Amino acid sequence: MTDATRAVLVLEDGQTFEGRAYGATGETLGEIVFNTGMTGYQETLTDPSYHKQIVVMTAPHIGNTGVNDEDDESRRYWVAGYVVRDPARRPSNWRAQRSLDEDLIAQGVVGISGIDTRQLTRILRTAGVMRAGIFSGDALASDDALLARVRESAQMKGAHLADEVSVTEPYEVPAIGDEVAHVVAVDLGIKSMTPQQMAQRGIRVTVVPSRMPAAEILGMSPDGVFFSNGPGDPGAADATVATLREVLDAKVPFFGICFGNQILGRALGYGTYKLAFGHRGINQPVMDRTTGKVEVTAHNHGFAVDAPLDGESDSPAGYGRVKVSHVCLNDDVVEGLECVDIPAFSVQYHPEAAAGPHDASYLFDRFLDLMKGQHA
Ligand SMILES: NC(=O)CC[C@H](N)C(=O)O
Repeated sequence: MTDATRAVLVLEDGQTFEGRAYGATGETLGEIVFNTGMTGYQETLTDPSYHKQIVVMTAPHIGNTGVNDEDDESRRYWVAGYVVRDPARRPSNWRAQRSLDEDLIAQGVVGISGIDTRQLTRILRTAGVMRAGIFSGDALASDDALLARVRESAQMKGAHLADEVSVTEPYEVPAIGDEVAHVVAVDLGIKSMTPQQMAQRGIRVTVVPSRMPAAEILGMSPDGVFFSNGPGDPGAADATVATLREVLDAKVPFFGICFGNQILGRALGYGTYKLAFGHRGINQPVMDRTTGKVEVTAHNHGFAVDAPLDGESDSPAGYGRVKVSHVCLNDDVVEGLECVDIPAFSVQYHPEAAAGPHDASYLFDRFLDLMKGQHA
């Protein structure tokens, strides 16, 4: 391989992988994580929760269906880097408008291909996720120099990132058909399918910046408030937790997804912790403990809420009784919270399902019911 096509992936623990430059060339640093989705790479690349993460795709062949203008989950690609085994040489799909390579280059995403992603995933599953770097072109240097670059890069633990991905100005997503409710959705890294799912149920959604004060949110007199998914460590999001407490105090119905679930957990007084390698994929089994039904669900989280699994516990922050409503059947991680005494609930996974199965879309109906119940 010539230096023009050579790329190196360096893990924080000193292991290196040789591959080919894929997408943009240069240097990128981030937390390396694996995603097990067999489909949905476009949704993954545009999910703001992947900000500052290098994503390894365990599906060996990536790019087959190209990219189109409809499947983006946000306004740009967010992944810090992209690791694949075997990129498609040409896309083949009636919806394809461009090749993935073209988009990765246009969006400046530094990637590497030709990597044994199975071996790499087994390393991350055993050792846990860690910092890493992809280097190609002018960024290539001695192994020691590259490892030093990785080891001086930022950790995900303690990272406050939601403000970096959030919009700076509010925007509206109109209800489809008759408007039955109005929700203020706080954009901590929101995916576009989320307001879309609400709009389909007649909800008008005002998406607002992550830093909007509670008084301004409540000043819009919404029927409900929503906190989105997003990147970073929920343990570093004190201001967002404080905002949510004011919303809960006002007894406005609340729904949160992923980061929003972690923020609700913290607002209720529980801790959050970092998982060894997290959940990222589109076929994770979750049990709804109210109905006993198992859903196959989309996930992207590296942190989780630490709340008592069984029965009802008293919110340490004084918000009454709380139930862990959903649990992951792979590892018993908390996947949902439901308040008994205030109108608030949340899930750690992705009912908006982009990419992923639609098993959990009933949660948007539950949010609507909660809002209607408040009016009854
Ligand atoms: N998708 C998300 O909202 C992720 C939440 C958080 N950044 C985590 O990794 O757990």
